[in-house]
Amino acid sequence: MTSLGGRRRTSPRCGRQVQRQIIQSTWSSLRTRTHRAVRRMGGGAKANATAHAQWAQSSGAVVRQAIVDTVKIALSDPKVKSVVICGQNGNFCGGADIKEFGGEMTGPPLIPMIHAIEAANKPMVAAIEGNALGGGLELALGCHYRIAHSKARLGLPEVTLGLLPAAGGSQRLPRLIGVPDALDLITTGRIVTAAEALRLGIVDQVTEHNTVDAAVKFALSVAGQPLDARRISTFPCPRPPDSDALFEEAMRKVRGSARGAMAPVACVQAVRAAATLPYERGMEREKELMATLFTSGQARALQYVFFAQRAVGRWSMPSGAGWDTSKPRPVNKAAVIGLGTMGRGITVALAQTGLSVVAIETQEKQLMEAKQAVTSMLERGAKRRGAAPALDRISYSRNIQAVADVDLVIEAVFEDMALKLEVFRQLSAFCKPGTLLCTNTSALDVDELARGTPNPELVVGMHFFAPAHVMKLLEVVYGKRSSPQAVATAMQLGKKMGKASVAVGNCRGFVGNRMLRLYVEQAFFLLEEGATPELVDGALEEFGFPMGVFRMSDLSGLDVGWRTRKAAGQAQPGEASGQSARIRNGSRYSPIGDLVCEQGRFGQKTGRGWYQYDKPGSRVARSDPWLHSFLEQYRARHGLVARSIDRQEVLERCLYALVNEGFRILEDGIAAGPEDIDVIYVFGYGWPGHRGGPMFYASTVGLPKVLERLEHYHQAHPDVPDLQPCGLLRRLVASGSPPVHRWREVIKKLHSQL
Ligand SMILES: CCCCCCCCCCCCC[C@H](O)CC(=O)SCCNC(=O)CCNC(=O)[C@H](O)C(C)(C)COP(=O)(O)OP(=O)(O)OC[C@H]1O[C@@H](n2cnc3c(N)ncnc32)[C@H](O)[C@@H]1OP(=O)(O)O
Repeated sequence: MTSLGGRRRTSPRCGRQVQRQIIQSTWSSLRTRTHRAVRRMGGGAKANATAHAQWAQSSGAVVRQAIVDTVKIALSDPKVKSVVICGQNGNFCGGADIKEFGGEMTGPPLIPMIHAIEAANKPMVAAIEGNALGGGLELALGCHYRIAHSKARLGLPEVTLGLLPAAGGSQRLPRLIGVPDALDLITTGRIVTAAEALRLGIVDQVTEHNTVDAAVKFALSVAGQPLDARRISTFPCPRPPDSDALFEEAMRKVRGSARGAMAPVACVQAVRAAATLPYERGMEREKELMATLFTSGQARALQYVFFAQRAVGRWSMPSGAGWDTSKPRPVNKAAVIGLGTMGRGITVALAQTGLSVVAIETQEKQLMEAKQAVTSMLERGAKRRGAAPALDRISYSRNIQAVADVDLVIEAVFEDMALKLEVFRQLSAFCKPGTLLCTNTSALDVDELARGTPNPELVVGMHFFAPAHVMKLLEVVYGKRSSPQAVATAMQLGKKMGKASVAVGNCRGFVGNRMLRLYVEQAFFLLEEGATPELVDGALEEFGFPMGVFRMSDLSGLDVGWRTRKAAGQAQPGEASGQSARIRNGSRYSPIGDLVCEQGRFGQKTGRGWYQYDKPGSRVARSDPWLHSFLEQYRARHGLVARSIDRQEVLERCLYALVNEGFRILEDGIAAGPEDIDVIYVFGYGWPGHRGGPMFYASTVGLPKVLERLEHYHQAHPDVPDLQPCGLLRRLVASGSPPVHRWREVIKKLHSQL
């Protein structure tokens, strides 16, 4: 008996041997061992060499080579009856190394490798632990059998990277599980649990025990059996009778949800090829479609977002403290104060993360309403996930003293500084020493709140986005005195909650809302100059936003911004129609939003806003003649002559103003790098991922062009100082417009000179 696997296996029952190729798919940490093992193989490997290999980072080619070599040896060794392919350290394989895509691809190509596995005349069994994603799942689909651990996660997330499963995934999956389910998985990139994979027919068996042992046992049991019926590429693709309608519906859905994104469309086309063409021709189509995506700007943007999401986890503060030097405190129990919309969502998100939560609301009626709402949110979520609702993790109280034993509090009361200060004063009195005090504010000054407590180092902002249990973004706002440990704790909690958590400095609006103000302001100015909400929204939606600025503010409520402007002293009663209506602090101001609010038009909830709705709460926006004549009267009153505005101007004015503020934020050190801003915009503000976030987008437009357009618009509107190009933008252009991943160097240099 010879063994090619690291750990030799023999079946106690039959004593036949199973060959195991270990694909080590955990990323960087095990690379050294990988290389050593591979060198061993390369150096005249004997049949009993261990074949560790890593399929990720820069060694994708190395792993493919190792698989090809080892499979060849296994298939030619008569003593080997079956082969089990597994990963190492609890992971099967996360897919192709995305970084390899940027350069010259070397090593054996994936598709022939998978074909050779499928064509093997010995049973090939995939033992799936951890992740089998993308190319990893495609490899498993090339095997004749798949055994998964109950905690395994499987999926084809290529679409989220602007690609499609192009190692046969788009052709094999529909043949295996049918067109509707394959379309769902491939066009959304949704990852499924082992239980769902079993139900869908992706895997043959799920085990609670050692997956490799289970796979070995299984492989021995099927050794010698015919394999013809196990080769997925030979299956006819089950074609539903109404397949034309099905594909049209799928196309309509992807076009509607990811405006302008190419990959979801290509995914539908590839699955359609699986359903209508013989396998070989389907593979040609898959390749053709992939070739278009592979070099596209959209794929580059989405892959940038993937790495940016990971980069923001390596946060730092201006003091130099950061993720690598700050140890988070353990958080097992948390309290939420204030159970309005945000507080309820935060309570649900915390409970779903597995924490014990004390939910506090001082009024009995509100507390009971909140309890009911939280319960039904948890039940709905649990139903969707097929899990039990985490109801018993939450206790409800009217008494703020219930915070006594919690590790962290998230205050989510009304946006009013005096009220928040009072809550923080009480929290400081009742919490045990060391409890972290977090405020869920979207705009208030975290430093001012911290100053009102005896331990300002324990205060941080946790800016959630509504609905807090759904939205993926969390801004963790550090104040001047927040300790790195407090920031580390909030960041770690955010990560546990599944949020893209970004550490940012304290300033008005933090990062997201500070930039948004400029975008909305330009949209108002455009209305004054002759645009309509329909024109502005049309341009932004064509760009890829799910909703334009006016439809979005109708959804979130026009009164929210109005309240903020009033609090900032910008929108005084009666002022909107007065003489100085269009000037604030010497700069141009548009009171249009204030005037619309004065009419009681708060958007969808009142049935009227920038658009009209059939009834309050209805979602379908229709053009409103009242609004158009209001705009005409407004212009006439202020002596403004409407001019023709095109979509290009709408995009340049709204987006470049926002980007310019992003540069100011980098210059001020409020965000550490462009990735932080881009993650905030993609995950919190609907910026289309295939455009990579505002800062990445600016780099693709070209910084000199952005600078030139800002200069142009600033000249045309000298009363809008925000359009003046930021110094950092000028500096980047002067230093040759380096690619976005090198901006941090320029920013660092800039800060070191200040
Ligand atoms: C003219 C042109 C012709 C074109 C024709 C070309 C044809 C080419 C044929 C190609 C065939 C296609 C093959 C296949 O279909 C394509 C793919 O497989 S694409 C990849 C699909 N996989 C994924 O999307 C999974 C991505 N990864 C994850 O979801 C997660 O990382 C994980 C696997 C679930 C693990 O999560 P965590 O444990 O939380 O760890 P991290 O996420 O923090 O990751 C750790 C570390 O690893 C890096 N990393 C992760 N995945 C990849 C990857 N696929 N490639 C490269 N690097 C990866 C990640 O960035 C982290 O590193 P750090 O950033 O911290 O340095």
